[in-house]
Amino acid sequence: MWDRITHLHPSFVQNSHNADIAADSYHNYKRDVEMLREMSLDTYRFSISWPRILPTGMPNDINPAGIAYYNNLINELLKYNITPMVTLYHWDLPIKLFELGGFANPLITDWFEDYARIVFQNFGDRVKHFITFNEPREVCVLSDVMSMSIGAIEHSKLDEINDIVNYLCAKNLVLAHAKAYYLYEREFKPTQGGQCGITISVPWFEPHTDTPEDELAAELKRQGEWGLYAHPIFSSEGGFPKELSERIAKKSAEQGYTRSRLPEFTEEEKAFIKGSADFFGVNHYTTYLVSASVNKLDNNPIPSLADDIDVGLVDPEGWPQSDIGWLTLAPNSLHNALTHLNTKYNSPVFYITENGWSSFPETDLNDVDRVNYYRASLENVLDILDDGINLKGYMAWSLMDNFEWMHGYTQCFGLYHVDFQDPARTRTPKKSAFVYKHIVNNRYVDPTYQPESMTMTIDPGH
Ligand SMILES: C[C@H]1O[C@@H](Oc2ccc([N+](=O)[O-])cc2)[C@H](O)[C@@H](O)[C@H]1O
Repeated sequence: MWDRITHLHPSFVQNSHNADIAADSYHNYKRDVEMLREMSLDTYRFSISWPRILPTGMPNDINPAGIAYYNNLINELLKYNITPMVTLYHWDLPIKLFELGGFANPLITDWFEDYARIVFQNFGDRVKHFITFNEPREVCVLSDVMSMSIGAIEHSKLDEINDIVNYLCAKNLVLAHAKAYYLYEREFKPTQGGQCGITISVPWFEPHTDTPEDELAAELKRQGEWGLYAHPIFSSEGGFPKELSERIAKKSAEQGYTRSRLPEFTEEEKAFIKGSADFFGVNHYTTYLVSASVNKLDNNPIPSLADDIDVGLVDPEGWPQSDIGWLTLAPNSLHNALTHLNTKYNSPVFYITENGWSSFPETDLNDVDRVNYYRASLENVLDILDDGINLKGYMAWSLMDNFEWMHGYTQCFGLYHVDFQDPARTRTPKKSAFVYKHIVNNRYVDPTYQPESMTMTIDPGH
């Protein structure tokens, strides 16, 4: 799908960058594992590309070179006692499935189950942590320019179907997740003994003021942004969040629809989905300030999730801001998000599967802003653990600079710099890699630590 986007719609991506070669982990995976060893890390989260192993999307046509690549990577990780954590869907759909409607087509639940079976069969003897989906919200919300995952449409048509398709995608995606989860539980877990969860993007939504109106606005935003996906799986009652469902049903009726634009789950589906995860993967980057009155969508004529929630976001003052636009360093951000999720969803097992800081392409390896971000975030992690929250792991985003969707190579999240002008895609550690290594290996954030040199070595035993 991303080959289609980058080659047919080059203006969608900054500087018309494409992902044909990207960081070239296909050829550089041994160096990638070496970088993990240099930092003495014990886990690597990466995704399997559905089109790379099933080019048509269907299980009758397996690409042996794709399977071999992931086998090589997994074996290289295990050789050095690094645990692979594998995501099945990180936003790249086989083009045929895109054309058949992608996540708007209810058959996606079967297609995804068939794909999941191939992944479990081929890699589950060695991979013990599977994540079905990365960030359902970003897959489903078309008005977000990053999302292109709903098939049979090119972005000129998005506005016309926004009223229905966000919610249709939410329902189909959550069902697809549950089908893959039970497939694993039924056919693979008894012999392979691993775990299967889902990763949801959970920014913290803070009320702009402490008025009840802003409190409600923040809660509605939480329900619309992550509750739509988390509530059916992790809440005690199951199904979509109640207040939001009622609001969408009421709005739909006012707008002349004969049924709610949010397709509710049947009672059977609700029961099937509830509890369908061994862990809750959290991608957390930032905090937004939510208002019931400021910066709302004025007279928005098009029904949509944004219009259904109908709240505004207020620019924070005094928080450091990253070059990517949506990312700030807010006090206590990760701790606030995890504390809320822990209470709301009955203390599940958590993994923080992404957390990191972006900068405009940097040649200066002295990435002070990223260092500050990781120091603050990892202090939050220690607070979360002190609170007794069942957080089992933390993964930085990202090991290295990479193709950052519609930003192309203009936004860099890496602990390692990648030279995208160099055919070898040489990787070089930034200052943040040294600081990160120091923190995670000492389990202590020393605000004064400075690397003695910018040369990485592998510590004995790694
Ligand atoms: C930088 C990484 O971001 C992840 O996606 C998002 C998107 C939006 C937010 N947000 O808070 O608004 C957070 C994370 C994505 O999973 C990864 O691929 C990178 O793009």
